[in-house]
Amino acid sequence: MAMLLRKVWGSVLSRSGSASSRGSEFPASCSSMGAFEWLPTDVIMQILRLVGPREAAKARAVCRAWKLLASDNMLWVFFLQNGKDPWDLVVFAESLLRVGFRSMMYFDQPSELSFMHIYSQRAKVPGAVIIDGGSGYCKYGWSKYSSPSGRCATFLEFGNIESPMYSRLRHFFSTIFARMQVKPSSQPIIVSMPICHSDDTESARASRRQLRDAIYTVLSDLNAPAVCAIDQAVLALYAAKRTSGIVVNIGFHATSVVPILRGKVMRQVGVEIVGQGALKVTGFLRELMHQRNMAFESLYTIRTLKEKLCYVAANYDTELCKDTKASCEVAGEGLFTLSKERFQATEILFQPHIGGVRAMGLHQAVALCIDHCATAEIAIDDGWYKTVVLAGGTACLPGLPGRLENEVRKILEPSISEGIKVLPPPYGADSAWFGAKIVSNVSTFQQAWCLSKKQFRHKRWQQF
Ligand SMILES: Nc1ncnc2c1ncn2[C@@H]1O[C@H](COP(=O)(O)OP(=O)(O)OP(=O)(O)O)[C@@H](O)[C@H]1O
Repeated sequence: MAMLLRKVWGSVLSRSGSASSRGSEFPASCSSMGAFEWLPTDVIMQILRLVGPREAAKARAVCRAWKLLASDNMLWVFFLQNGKDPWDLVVFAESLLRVGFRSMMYFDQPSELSFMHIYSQRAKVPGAVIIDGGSGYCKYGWSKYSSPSGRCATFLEFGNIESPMYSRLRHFFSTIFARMQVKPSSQPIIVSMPICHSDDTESARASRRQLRDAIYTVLSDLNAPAVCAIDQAVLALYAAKRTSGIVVNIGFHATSVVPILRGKVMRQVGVEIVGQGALKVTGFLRELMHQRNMAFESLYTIRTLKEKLCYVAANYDTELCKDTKASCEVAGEGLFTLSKERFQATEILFQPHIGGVRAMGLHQAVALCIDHCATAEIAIDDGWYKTVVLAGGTACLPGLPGRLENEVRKILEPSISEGIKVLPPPYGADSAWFGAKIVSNVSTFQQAWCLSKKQFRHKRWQQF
């Protein structure tokens, strides 16, 4: 640092009239600073930037003037912008998620934030283990890493983890911890809650409570110090840097259309469930390939072809008249060429009957949900439901956001459909995992979002 200061001082001396360029706002209280007293404010700021957050924090002890400068919001914004997390995510998280999900509903404008305080709090947030246990595929990893470190096929390995069965959940969580080579007792755990039992009835509420309790009980028994369980759809919305909107999660077995206002699932408005998801699309592609006598060994081949070649047609009838041939090599199986199957397989999302499924089309479910939100009039801002965020691996299909937006507009009255925007999944199949990552790095994560082991035991004890 001494060398750096000498260098800066040298350049200051060579600046003509540098003393006069000192900001007029510089407080005149550094009487014992010697030559440093003559440093212009912008140069001191530059020094503080160069020495980094740790030294800048120490510099606050020098004198009142340096304390003022080293606490400057712009300086700490600079440090935050140069941190690991993208700045837009930091701003979103610290302005809207700091208060935690219990207070978000009543929280209006963030008060003046001290970025120095936020910086120091974020630096102290411990790493958490994130487990997004999808019904088809589980994604898990460290909150401080840039992506999930592992995935596994939940349905093959663990069966239905949405049932609150203690032994199954314990086996599931223990296996994930073993694969990550972590002790559950070493850090907070953040888990996604599936959108099952979506009604607003007493029995659905009881089932949701039962599943949440089972998750907390298992993790508490495994000695997790703090647990945070958040709805999968809410996490996907956070990944899109929003706290209100409609999340369309094309899941493994089913698709859910979930209205969310300020981080809370609006079950009283209506969550729509469509009984088909990724599995049906894969199954229908397999059927179409059988019809064309295309031979393949495993389901993995179909899944790969679906992910690499399939898309959603902007207009199904027009697409049928086009040449849509495309090929893809599947390791160990050879080269496959698909034509109309590329968009026919995915068309069941909009026209389920072509695949023999009796269900609502995706656009109908979304339009119904939007209509319910519009008539419910539960928020002053009537645009809260006009952002539709797609989630789930299947939502990565090219062409899906545009087609869905067009189809929804065709159904709704212009006054309601005006301004509707369908956004692609912000992080593909990992959207919920990334939403959890944003939450688990918020400066107030443990206090505002987690239930500690002690709090959980106390709560359970009170229930008896
Ligand atoms: N780029 C892609 N294009 C099309 N499909 C994809 C793509 N990426 C992943 N998928 C499909 O997404 C499915 C898995 O989705 P996802 O991981 O969201 O399921 P899940 O989280 O288990 O579902 P649920 O919400 O029911 O828990 C798989 O069938 C996979 O083939």
